[in-house]
Amino acid sequence: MSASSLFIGLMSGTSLDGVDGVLAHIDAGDIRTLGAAYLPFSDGLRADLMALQQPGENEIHREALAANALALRYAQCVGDLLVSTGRTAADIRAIGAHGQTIRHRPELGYTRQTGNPALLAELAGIDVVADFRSRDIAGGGQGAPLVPAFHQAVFSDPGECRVVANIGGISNISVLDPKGPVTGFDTGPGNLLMDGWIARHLGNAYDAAGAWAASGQEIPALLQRLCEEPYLGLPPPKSTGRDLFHLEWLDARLAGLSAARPEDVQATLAAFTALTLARDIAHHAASAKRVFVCGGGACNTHLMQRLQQRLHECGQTATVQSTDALGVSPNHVEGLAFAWLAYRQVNRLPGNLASVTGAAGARVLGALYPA
Ligand SMILES: Nc1ncnc2c1ncn2[C@@H]1O[C@H](COP(=O)(O)OP(=O)(O)OP(=O)(O)O)[C@@H](O)[C@H]1O
Ligand SMILES: CC(=O)N[C@H]1[C@@H]2OC[C@@H](O2)[C@@H](O)[C@@H]1O[C@H](C)C(=O)O
Repeated sequence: MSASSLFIGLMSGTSLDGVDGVLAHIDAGDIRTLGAAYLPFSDGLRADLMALQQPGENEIHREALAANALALRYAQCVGDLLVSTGRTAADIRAIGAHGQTIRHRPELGYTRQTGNPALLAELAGIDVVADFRSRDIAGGGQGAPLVPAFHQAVFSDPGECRVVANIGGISNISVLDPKGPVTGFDTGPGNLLMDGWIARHLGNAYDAAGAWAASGQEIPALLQRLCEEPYLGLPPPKSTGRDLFHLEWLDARLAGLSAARPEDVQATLAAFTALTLARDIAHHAASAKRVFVCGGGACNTHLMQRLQQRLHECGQTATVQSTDALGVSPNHVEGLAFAWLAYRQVNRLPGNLASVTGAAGARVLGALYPA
């Protein structure tokens, strides 16, 4: 196996839980996971990154310090991957490091993923590719979602229309229809409102298997208010994040419903994630027979059941499975995608799909920080 075919992908997404790392063998015809690692953020780093999601005092300085701390965490994840796979830094062609999104404003022409890739290159002794989204935005695109191109490369089938649904902090879908160009967009919240709500009421980081949501009853009036969010009715291309969806957004819609039991609100948030996904799948992928879920939401049994139920209510007969059914663990998909995007960058191949992001054309994504 050639050393130049080994790539590491590092993803820390909108859930702000930690970093997912994947070490993979990638060349033109072969994309294979060789190892994976997950490192949670310390409470301090998580709090610092969370605070940077909103404008605040002295944020340039705070961002620089958080970027350094994140680079250290990324480097630890790389170290864990090398040890667990028996590789050394010299074996790895490049790292694709997503960084942490702290602002995403494509309508204003910018997005920011913090993380100090220069420090990561220094610490890891491996070429680092970072800042994957800016070039797509410079080309008039949304800069997100980027994973549909990767989903096409690994999950598409010439004989079947498939949907890949990533349920992370935010949810996004890829429609892989052999009869047309790949499409995809962010559908709205994934887990981030449920995470925030259970943290506020029970102090848990997330609702394990959706058990708390399953103990509650959906509140139709609240669900309707949540569904009135204008973003949901916008046509693609579109992308979103914590800039729009956060607990204050939820609080504004809870006004006048203060008697609602917390578990009923959680049930409604799960219903909201499932319903928005189901509506978009039914509308944009009517002929899909299977929906493959990745991201942490695949571990939420209650949410997966609600998604299946809502799809049927929307007249969609597709069955819901995790990407395990296609041979890739749902927890590895995004890390593997950023390893693949690094492979594309060092080979000067485009990483975006204009049909998804709305960019003027195909672009080589990311900036290279040599080891
Ligand atoms: N066992 C579980 N039960 C329920 N939910 C889970 C479980 N494990 C993980 N999750 C959910 O998945 C989330 C993490 O998912 P993931 O790592 O895919 O998000 P992310 O990559 O940060 O987000 P994004 O894709 O939006 O960038 C957790 O915050 C939690 O809500
Ligand atoms: C700006 C940003 O970080 N967007 C993320 C986020 O998390 C999920 C969804 O919103 C998606 O658009 C994107 O991440 C994945 C990896 C993507 O670009 O495809």
